[in-house]
Amino acid sequence: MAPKIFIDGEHGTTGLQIRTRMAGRRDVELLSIPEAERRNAAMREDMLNSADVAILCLPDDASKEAAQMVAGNNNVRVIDTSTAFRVNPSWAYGFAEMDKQQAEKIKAARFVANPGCYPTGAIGIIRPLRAAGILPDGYPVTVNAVSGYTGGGKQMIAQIEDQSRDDAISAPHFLYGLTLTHKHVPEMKIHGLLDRAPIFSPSVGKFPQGMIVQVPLHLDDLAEGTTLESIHAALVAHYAGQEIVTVVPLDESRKLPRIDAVELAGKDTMKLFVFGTPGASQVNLVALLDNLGKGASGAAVQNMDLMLAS
Ligand SMILES: NC(=O)C1=CN([C@@H]2O[C@H](COP(=O)(O)OP(=O)(O)OC[C@H]3O[C@@H](n4cnc5c(N)ncnc54)[C@H](OP(=O)(O)O)[C@@H]3O)[C@@H](O)[C@H]2O)C=CC1
Ligand SMILES: CC(=O)N[C@@H](CCC(=O)OP(=O)(O)O)C(=O)O
Repeated sequence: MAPKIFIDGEHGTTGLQIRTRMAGRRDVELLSIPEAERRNAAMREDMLNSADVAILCLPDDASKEAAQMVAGNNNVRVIDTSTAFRVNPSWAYGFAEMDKQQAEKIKAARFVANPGCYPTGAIGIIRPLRAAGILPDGYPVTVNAVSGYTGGGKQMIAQIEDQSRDDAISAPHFLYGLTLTHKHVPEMKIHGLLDRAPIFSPSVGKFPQGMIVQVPLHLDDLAEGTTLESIHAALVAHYAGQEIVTVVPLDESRKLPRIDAVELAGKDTMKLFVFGTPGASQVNLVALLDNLGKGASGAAVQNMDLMLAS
C-alpha cells in the first residue's frame, strides 16, 4: 500500500508547492481536506493521525499544535516547515547535505525540522568551513541576503501583488529584520556550528521566487594559509558525492559579470560560488537557491523521500 501523506497547510504557499511536486506520483497517497475546512481542528487532527508522514506547512504556533496532535501516535512521522523545531535537539535537522551523516539521521527520524530558506544558504556555506577548521572561533560572520517575495507567504504575496491594499508594498527591493533579531539567527548559529551569532541582514526583491545569500570573509582572519582556492577546495570536498548542492568551478565563476537571484527559481538545487581576486585578501561566498525550492518545499519532498526510503 502506498504511504499516506497529509500536508497540513496544503493551501498555503509552501503547501501548494509541495502538492505541485507530488502531482502525478503514484508511490504515495495524498490525504487532503477542502480549502474551506483548512482551519477545522477536528478534521486536521483526524487527517494528521491517518497519515504515515504529515508535512506541516503552517505558522509556528499552528505547527506546535499539530505536532501535539500526533505526539502520542508513533505511526505518524512529521516534517515541519516552520521555525518551531529547528533548534530542538529531538528533531532531526532536514538539510541532508550539511554533513555526511545527516541523510541517515533524516531517514531514521520520526520528527524532521525542514530548514529555513536563508539558513539553507548560510549554513551551506558556513558549516563546511567550520568543520574543516577554516573559520575560527570568534569570527564575526555576516550574512546578507535577498529573497523572492513568496518567502513572506500569502500575506506578503498579497501586499506586493495587490497594490490597491492599504498595506501594499511598492518598493522594488527593501531591507527588513532591521533589529538584527530575525528568527533564523539561532538556526544559522547552531547548525552553522558558530560560537557567535552572525549579523543577518535579509531583504526582499520584487520577484516571486529566488534567493541570494552572501557571506563575505577576510582571509587574513581565517586559519593560517587559507586562500580563495583552498576555501573552494574545502567546499568541493564537503559536497562530493551528491547532486543537489553544487560548487561552481572557479574558472566558471571568474567569468561571471553578475549573479541573477531568480536563476534557480523552480529548481530544488543550490549552487555555491567563491568570488574574489586570486591573491587578494577577501572572498565573498554566495549561495543561490529558490526560497521555495531547496529553501522550503523542494527540501520537504526530499526529506519525505528519505524518510520513505528507510
Ligand atoms: N514561503 C517560504 O518561502 C517559506 C516558508 N516557510 C515556512 O512554512 C510555513 C508556511 O509558510 P507559507 O506557506 O509561506 O505561509 P502561508 O501563509 O502562505 O500559508 C500558511 C497556511 O497555513 C494556514 N494556517 C494558518 N494558521 C492555521 C491554523 N491555526 N490551522 C490550520 N491552518 C492554518 C493558512 O491558512 P489561512 O489562509 O487561513 O491563513 C495557510 O493556508 C511557515 O512556518 C513558514 O515560516 C519555510 C521556508 C520558506
Ligand atoms: C521574505 C520573508 O519574509 N521571508 C521570511 C522567511 C521565510 C519563511 O517564512 O520561512 P521560515 O519558516 O524559514 O522562516 C522571513 O523573513 O520571515
